[in-house]
Amino acid sequence: MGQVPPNKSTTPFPPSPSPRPALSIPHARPLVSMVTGGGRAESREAGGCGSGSTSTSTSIERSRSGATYGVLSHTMPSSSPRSSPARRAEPGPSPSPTPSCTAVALRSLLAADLQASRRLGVCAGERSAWGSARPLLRLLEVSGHGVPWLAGTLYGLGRSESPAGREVLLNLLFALVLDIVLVAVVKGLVRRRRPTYNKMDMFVTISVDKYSFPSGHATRAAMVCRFVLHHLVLAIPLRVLVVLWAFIVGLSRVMLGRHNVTDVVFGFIMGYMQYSLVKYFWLSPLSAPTLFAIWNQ
Ligand SMILES: CC(C)=CCC/C(C)=C/CC/C(C)=C/CC/C(C)=C/COP(=O)(O)O
Repeated sequence: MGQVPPNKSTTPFPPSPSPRPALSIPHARPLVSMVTGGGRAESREAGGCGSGSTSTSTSIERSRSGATYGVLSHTMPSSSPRSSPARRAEPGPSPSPTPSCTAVALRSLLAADLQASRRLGVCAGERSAWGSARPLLRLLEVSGHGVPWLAGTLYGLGRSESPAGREVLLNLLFALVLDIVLVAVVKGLVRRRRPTYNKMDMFVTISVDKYSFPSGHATRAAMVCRFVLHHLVLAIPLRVLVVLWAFIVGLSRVMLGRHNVTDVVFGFIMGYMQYSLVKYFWLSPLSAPTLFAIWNQ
């Protein structure tokens, strides 16, 4: 028995869940139980990652509730002396390689991610546990959206009379556009679907926004947060508020059911690094004289 591919996607993420398990193996249990400590037997049976004595067939499975992905593992001897000739003559695919430790770790992370995200998605619908808080979280969604940030920056640019203020706003505009482009590229490459329980009632989206990795709100919030802290002189309570806002925007993505936790965590990291890019390519009258000459005309 060879490896049963969990899906045909070349991306590291599983596709939207099918109502039935990908593979039914009587003695297999989801990896989630291994993660939570309930699957010592399975773990041992699978020979552990990287051991080569057995060939292990692994498949990612979603539970019927759709809440978790686990890994089904079962083993077969790679060359058994007790095999009957008829059995030996059976044609079959070549033994699948034992999954690497990285693959096992990644699958465990994904399983834990899906489980945690489902639990945190308490505002995913009006009837969810915290459904009444959904309108408030949707307001937060707008506060971290690209359209108000772009519109506000353009408005500020039009009104600004100081060259220093214009320079900062021009760079913020560049940062916001860069963010939309980079997030679209990564979403298009990774193509991770949004959680199935997400209601597609999002405020203004573009085509790649059907994908969820990384969270565009998280990248924007982290990048804008760093940008504001570097370029605005703010009292400490306001600085704390800015950081809190960024964090809550990210958390609200999971609570609304828009994203899994890893989308948001990666989004924060990506947004943080995006600001470093903006700082590196900072537009100034020295680095981009033509742009500023046109602008100041
Ligand atoms: C406002 C002005 C002057 C121009 C707007 C131009 C425009 C339509 C830009 C696109 C902005 C946009 C739709 C960004 C995407 C924001 C979004 C829905 C991100 C997805 O976030 P996620 O956290 O769900 O990944």
